[in-house]
Amino acid sequence: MTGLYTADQVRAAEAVVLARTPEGALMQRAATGLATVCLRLAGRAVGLRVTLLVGAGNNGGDALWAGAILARRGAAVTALLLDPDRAHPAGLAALRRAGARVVTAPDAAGSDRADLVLDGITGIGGRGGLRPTAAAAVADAVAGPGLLVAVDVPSGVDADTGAVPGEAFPAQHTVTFGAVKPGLVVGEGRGYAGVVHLVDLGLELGAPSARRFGDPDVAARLPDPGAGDDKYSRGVVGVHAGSATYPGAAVLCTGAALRTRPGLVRYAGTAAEGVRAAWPEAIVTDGRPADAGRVQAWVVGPGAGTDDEARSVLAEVLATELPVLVDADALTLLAASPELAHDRSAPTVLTPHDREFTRFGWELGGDRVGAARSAARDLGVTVLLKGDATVVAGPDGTTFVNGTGTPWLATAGTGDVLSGVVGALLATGLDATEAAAAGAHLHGRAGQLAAAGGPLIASDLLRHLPTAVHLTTGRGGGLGGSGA
Ligand SMILES: NC(=O)C1=CN([C@@H]2O[C@H](COP(=O)(O)OP(=O)(O)OC[C@H]3O[C@@H](n4cnc5c(N)ncnc54)[C@H](O)[C@@H]3O)[C@@H](O)[C@H]2O)[C@@H](O)CC1
Ligand SMILES: [K+]
Repeated sequence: MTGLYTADQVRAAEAVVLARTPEGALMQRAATGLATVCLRLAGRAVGLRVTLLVGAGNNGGDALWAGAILARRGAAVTALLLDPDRAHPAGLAALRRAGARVVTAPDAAGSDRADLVLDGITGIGGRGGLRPTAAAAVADAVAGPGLLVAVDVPSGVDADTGAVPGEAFPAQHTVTFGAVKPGLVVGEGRGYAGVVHLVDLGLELGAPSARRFGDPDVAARLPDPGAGDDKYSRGVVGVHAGSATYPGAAVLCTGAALRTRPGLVRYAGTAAEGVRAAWPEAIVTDGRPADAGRVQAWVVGPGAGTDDEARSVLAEVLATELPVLVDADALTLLAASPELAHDRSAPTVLTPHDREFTRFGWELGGDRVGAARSAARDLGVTVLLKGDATVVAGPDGTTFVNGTGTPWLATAGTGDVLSGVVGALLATGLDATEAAAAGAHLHGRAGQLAAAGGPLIASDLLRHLPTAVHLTTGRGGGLGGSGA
């Protein structure tokens, strides 16, 4: 599990260490870690051509100290000072002592022949997009041949939210200090951070602002069947999805539920015939949810329409004391009647994409974590906001940012698969917010496995769900086993 910490949280933890260590010691730790990663990425020091883009704060200080280390190891280092009067004095002195060049004219920075460009313009103290001179220096670096490495945070990216309000440094690697900041893994910022390397500063960090599951975290939440288990004890999920004319969503959603937990899946709806043909393992009725038999969680909505009948099914399911996942058409209905989700005794999970999200009247700016959190609080539900990095927020503020997936998942039917996966996890009794986060992780991993063979279609995900986390954790058993 990776904890994500905001700039304020990192500063508070840094203050404790700063108070009990000699001046500059923390920056030395940061710069040494940064130089070490740079040397690993470049594969050599002697003759390495390095350009430093140096801003006015401590982020520039890190770059200068790391540049001094690289210069002492034989690299040819040029530092471009974007705010010469305010460049970190001790870092600048160290760089000069190490024999590096210091310039103030952007065209003397050497970006056109650099092997490595270090972005030390702004870190967690940056506000807004890059100012014009910095933006021009970044454009030169991007046009040049060098590997683009951001110091702590790509300049121009909001460390807390991932918002990119203007120009920013498009890093191939980001070397971040003390803790991973949310802006490196969510929203637009994720696309600017590249590969994130964490340098440990020995900070004592409290509870993170958000979390990201790894494969072992998800595997640990998928209990293997015990000797005393039967199909009923392992979680029974009900699916209401699809229609007689369009059974696809029902087939995908039911298949995903089957492939996630091989307990029992019940289907109720007008796509019964299609579901029965595709999945003989499911128990199928063409009636309403009440006719389906006992379940421990419901998935409602994918491809199910928005007519009066669909609305009455949604109301029926939300009136139960069971966890309910609301997706797709059911989100459209719920956005028009949000009171249906109020005062439920059991968890409700909403899985909107951006358009479905804004239908509820919730605003969606550059801060996707903040938006999902306030929506979850507003309605007292868990919100899984789909995206490049899916965000999951619970009604109590618990937040996850997903770290798996591939752009190939942006194709028809993958949302129906996600609903089936999360619904099945809800039926196992997993906490609703964790079920949503674990489901997003599994879905993304399955997508990565499926995309390894080229472009994927949603059905491909079903084949890969059983091994999605077990391949990397080495744990056998738990998932899958039934179905085609
Ligand atoms: N506190 C510490 O001892 C440590 C801090 N560290 C580094 O210090 C950084 C934070 O340093 P600071 O608080 O000095 O802040 P930054 O260096 O991140 O940025 C603040 C400076 O950048 C300027 N600035 C803000 N927005 C700008 C923009 N859009 N375009 C151009 N310039 C802009 C400000 O005027 C200010 O001078 C961290 O990100 C990290 O790199 C690390 O060395 C670890 C230890
Ligand atoms: K930076």
